[in-house]
Formats: sequence, structure tokens, C-alpha cells
Amino acid sequence: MNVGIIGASGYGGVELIRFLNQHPKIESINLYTSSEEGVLLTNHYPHLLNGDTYTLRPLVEAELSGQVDTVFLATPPGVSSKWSQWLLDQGIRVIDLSGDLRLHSQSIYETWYKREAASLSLIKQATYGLSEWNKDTIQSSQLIANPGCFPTAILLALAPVLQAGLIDPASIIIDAKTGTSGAGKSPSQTTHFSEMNENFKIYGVATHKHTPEIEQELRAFTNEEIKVSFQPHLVPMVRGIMATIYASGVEGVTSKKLYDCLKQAYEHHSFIRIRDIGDFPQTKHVYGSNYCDIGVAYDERTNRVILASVIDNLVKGAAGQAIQNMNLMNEWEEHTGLMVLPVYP
Ligand SMILES: NC(=O)C1=CN([C@@H]2O[C@H](COP(=O)(O)OP(=O)(O)OC[C@H]3O[C@@H](n4cnc5c(N)ncnc54)[C@H](OP(=O)(O)O)[C@@H]3O)[C@@H](O)[C@H]2O)C=CC1
Ligand SMILES: CC(=O)N[C@@H](CCC(=O)OP(=O)(O)O)C(=O)O
Repeated sequence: MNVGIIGASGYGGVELIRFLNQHPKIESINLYTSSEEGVLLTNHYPHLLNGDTYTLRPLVEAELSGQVDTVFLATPPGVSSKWSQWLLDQGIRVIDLSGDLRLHSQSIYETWYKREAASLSLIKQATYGLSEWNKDTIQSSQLIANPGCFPTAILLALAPVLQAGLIDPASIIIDAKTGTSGAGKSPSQTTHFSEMNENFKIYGVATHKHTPEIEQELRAFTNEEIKVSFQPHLVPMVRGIMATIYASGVEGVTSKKLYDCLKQAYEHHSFIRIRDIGDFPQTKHVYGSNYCDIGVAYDERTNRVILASVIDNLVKGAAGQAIQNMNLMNEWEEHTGLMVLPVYP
């Protein structure tokens, strides 16, 4: 299969190349740029040199038409709304890593993203690509809205226990930490070394754009309106997300019940690893891989359920899940090209 990456020179794009390069079903990887036509990507990223120099191609219709079967959009907000419909009309499948098509409601998108939403007809064609939960709809879809990095870690941990009715949906508090690569490749005052080293920052207080995405998708597991307190923090590391989730337990809940519920939900999903009771994951346990590791405990003293979920934001939170979705769309084994162990230490 021939794939294209729009936004290939960004962090998500480069991570897509790392995995697609060793994917057995991929014949060619075509890279597109809106600003650096003809430049060799390996000038920016020498780590990619393996005989292939990866020339960036201009982002114009003639360069895409007939050249690619599937396109990954690893681009800032607004690009997907501009390109997706044209690509679909050419019979090209689209996997969008941006947040443009994840929210069903245009007005909710405009409130949280502070920009114009994509057309309703485009939004309606998109399937939310949480691979472990939406396999059937992903398989029959031409357009995937790849989940945000925080929602991926959070939904994977919460979905089973909410569906099983083990926690009170009205009591969810999510305290999340992320590395700086989540902000993309462009330098900024917020993320540069002197600001981030030996520092820990709260941001997007009660306003983060992943809040409505989490709430929208949680509704699918409870059939009721849920509001969550979601609070991200930037920590001095490059990759990784840890979401620590607190919720009140329902009567009779135990650590064992919670563990059994998670274990059973992911019995047939090789990328989700549930830790034994009392054992909690760290971001380094998933670094560079498509795994999501989840630990759980019940604190009887406070009636609080505590879940900790870790992913690599660039892999399971972006490029890895996007490739997992490509695999599902093509009915290939979902782990094709993705089974690498985390880098450790
Ligand atoms: N980083 C992460 O951990 C995650 C990111 N995402 C989402 O994935 C998307 C990409 O993120 P990331 O790779 O980090 O971002 P980067 O800023 O690192 O890269 C984005 C790339 O998009 C291209 N681009 C910029 N403007 C345009 C345009 N108008 N038209 C076409 N291409 C454009 C640029 O390449 P060029 O100038 O060559 O065109 C740039 O390299 C974003 O929507 C982000 O929110 C989702 C989950 C996790
Ligand atoms: C550190 C940092 O800034 N992280 C980004 C998350 C990246 C992401 O998943 O963004 P999209 O929803 O746009 O795809 C943020 O908090 O906005």
C-alpha cells in the first residue's frame, strides 16, 4: 500500500515514518509539505537516514492524486477541514491526527478550540478512532478522527470500569501529566529548556480542549451526560503521559473487582497491559511503544478508586494508534508494524 503523510516534518509525522518504514504492508511513503518543497527531510532529521533521503513533496492535488491509498494528516487545526473531503472524493482514506473531526458538535468545537469548525457533513463521515473500542466502525470507515493523546490514556482506563458500573460517573477527577513533545516541534517560551527543566507547570486550567472530547466519548459507555474535572500539567520530560484518575467507588467495589474488570476488557488486546494489584506503571514502561499500561487500586478509607494510565503521547497518543487504525481499516492484524518493545531505561 502507498501512504502519504501531510505534516511529515512535525513530531507526529516523523513518528509515523519511524513505524511505517518497517511496516510489512507499506510499499511507499510519500511526504508532503506546505512550506519546504524539495527539501530533504533527512536534513532536519538525520536519524531517519537509511539510504532513503525522503524528499518533501509540495502539498498540491496533482502530487496526491493517484499516488497514495491512505493519507495521514499530522497537521495543525484547520488543515483537515480543508483537505479531507477532496481526499475522500479521490477514494483516498484519511486518518486525521488533529482534533478537527473528533467532536460531533460544531458549537462545542468552536467554544473550546476558539476557531471555526469543519463542515457538519465532514464531521459526520468521521469515526472516532479509539482502536480497542471502536474496531467495527473503524473497519468500515474511510475517515478516522484519531483521538487526542490525553483522551486516549484516560478513556482506555475509564471505559471498562464505567461500563461495569464500578464508579460514580459524577465524581471523576483526572490529574494528567505530559512531556513537551505533545506541543509539537515549534519552539516556544513555554517549552524551551530554561522554562521546563526542573519545573512543573499546570496549564489549560478548566479550559483544556480535550475536556469535551473525553466527556463526549465517556457518554458512549454510560449513556448519560458526564462532566469530568480534567487538569493537565507539563513536566520536564520529552515523551509520555500519565493520567491519574480518581472517582468514588460504588457499594461493594474492591481492588480485585476493578482489576478483574480491566483484565477482562482487554483480554484480547495486546497493546493494553493491566498491572497486577498494587503495581503501578511509569511513563518509561511504555516509552517509544504503542502500549498503554494501566494500574488500579481501591482506597477503602476514602472510598476512592485510583487509576493510573500511561502512554507515549507520540505513539499510542498519535502515530501508533493512527497506524493501528490503518491496520484495522485494512483488516490486517492490528499490531502489524507496531510490535516494538519500549525503550528502557
Ligand atoms: N505531538 C503530540 O504528542 C500529538 C499531536 N497531535 C496532533 O497531531 C497534529 C500534529 O502534531 P505535531 O506533529 O506535534 O505538530 P508539529 O507542529 O510538530 O508539526 C505539524 C506539521 O504540520 C505542517 N503544517 C503546518 N501548517 C500547515 C498547513 N497550513 N498545511 C499543511 N501542513 C501544515 C508543518 O509542516 P510543513 O511546514 O512542512 O508543512 C509541521 O511540520 C496536531 O494537530 C496535534 O495536535 C495529536 C496527538 C498527540
Ligand atoms: C504539551 C501539550 O501542549 N500537549 C498538547 C496535546 C497534544 C494533542 O493531543 O493535541 P490535539 O488534540 O490537538 O491533537 C496540549 O495540551 O494541547
